[in-house]
Amino acid sequence: MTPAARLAAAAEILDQVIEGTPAEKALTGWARRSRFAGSKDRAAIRDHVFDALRCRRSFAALGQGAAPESGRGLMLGLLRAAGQAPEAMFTGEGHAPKPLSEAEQGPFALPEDAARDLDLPGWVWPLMQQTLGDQARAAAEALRHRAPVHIRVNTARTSVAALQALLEAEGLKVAPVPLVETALEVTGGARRLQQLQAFEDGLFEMQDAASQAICAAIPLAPGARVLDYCAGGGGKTLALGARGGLDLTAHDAAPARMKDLPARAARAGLSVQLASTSELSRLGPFDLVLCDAPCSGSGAWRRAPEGKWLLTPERLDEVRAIQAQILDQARDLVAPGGQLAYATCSLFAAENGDQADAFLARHGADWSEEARLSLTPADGGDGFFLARFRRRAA
Ligand SMILES: C[S@@+](CC[C@H](N)C(=O)[O-])C[C@H]1O[C@@H](n2cnc3c(N)ncnc32)[C@H](O)[C@@H]1O
Repeated sequence: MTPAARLAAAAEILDQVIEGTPAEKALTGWARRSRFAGSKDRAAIRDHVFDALRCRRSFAALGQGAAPESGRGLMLGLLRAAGQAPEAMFTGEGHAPKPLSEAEQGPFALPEDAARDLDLPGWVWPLMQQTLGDQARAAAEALRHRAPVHIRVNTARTSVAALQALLEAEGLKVAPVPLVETALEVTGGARRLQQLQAFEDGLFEMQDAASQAICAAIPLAPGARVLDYCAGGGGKTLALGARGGLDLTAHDAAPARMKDLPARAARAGLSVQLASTSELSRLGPFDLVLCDAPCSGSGAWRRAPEGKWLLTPERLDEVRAIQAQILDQARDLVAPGGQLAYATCSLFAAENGDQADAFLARHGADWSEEARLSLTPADGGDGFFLARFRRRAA
């Protein structure tokens, strides 16, 4: 496919996303209908679609001014944002998008609008400013760009230096990540990562550096009984387990979300017990209960940019209520003297510090807070929050 044909395909897919189809579904549907497209075409089209979702407001403004949002307008905006004249691609020749109409030629006179320029919904920008203060702009700007590819070195099986050398020998470009010592950033050849024998051999897992840093900030004694209460795919269960010598249990309110965990644990050489909600009180108490709670996902919006536009104030209130409920349920499973770790990948105080303060206000007689950690995308990984509480010994 020509670069112009790829733009036309991305515009078609974005039209479906604007109408409400999830981006992954729209991309898969397009690939099924378009067998002529090779893997490089599909990757380039996917990049266009996700770039447009990260920069949806500014691209729309640059591409079409006040006209109703369209995939075509977003692709015009993408080119203009990169300093390219769209006329060179929008030629109508072959499978290229048709030439620009008079109305599309602009220039568009646009009033200053920080939320639009930072590609955030209008109601979210003040929330981010309130939480992050003078770091808000850098965090919002980071969310407009692609996330780095991070892997977690399975230090139970290899060292960071040995894995780096092995990946470089395979032709990948790899560098350490200052945020956490178990992470490597892959800047070249990342698409091959999961086909490597080293992946099959459990020498590394795909995991954002901030997610690893959150796990690294939880101290655990050898032999500790650990419950990952909101385990999902088990990224944090495995990161904790890599320290070795822990007794690991994973739970999720939606058990199907843990379906890949047994295979991932086997690859990493770990044993993880999967537990249903009704089994937990019998299996407990635990020395650590980690609640990596459902949240707005705002710290990970560069990875999952659709979330930026789907979040509403009502949905935020709903997840806050779920977070408080999870903390109140999980605390009963912690042994006297044990820890409760509350984590989100949110950038909002309402889900982070406010939630931790409210927990202490409800239960401070039995719990003390030992640590808080806040990371934003400007720190190099996703935005993450951790509050670590300790239950008073009986
Ligand atoms: C942020 S994700 C977890 C990601 C996972 N820890 C990881 O590192 O890959 C949150 C998880 O919480 C689960 N969840 C939602 N409500 C829950 C509840 N009331 N109790 C336990 N888990 C819940 C969701 O199904 C989801 O898998």
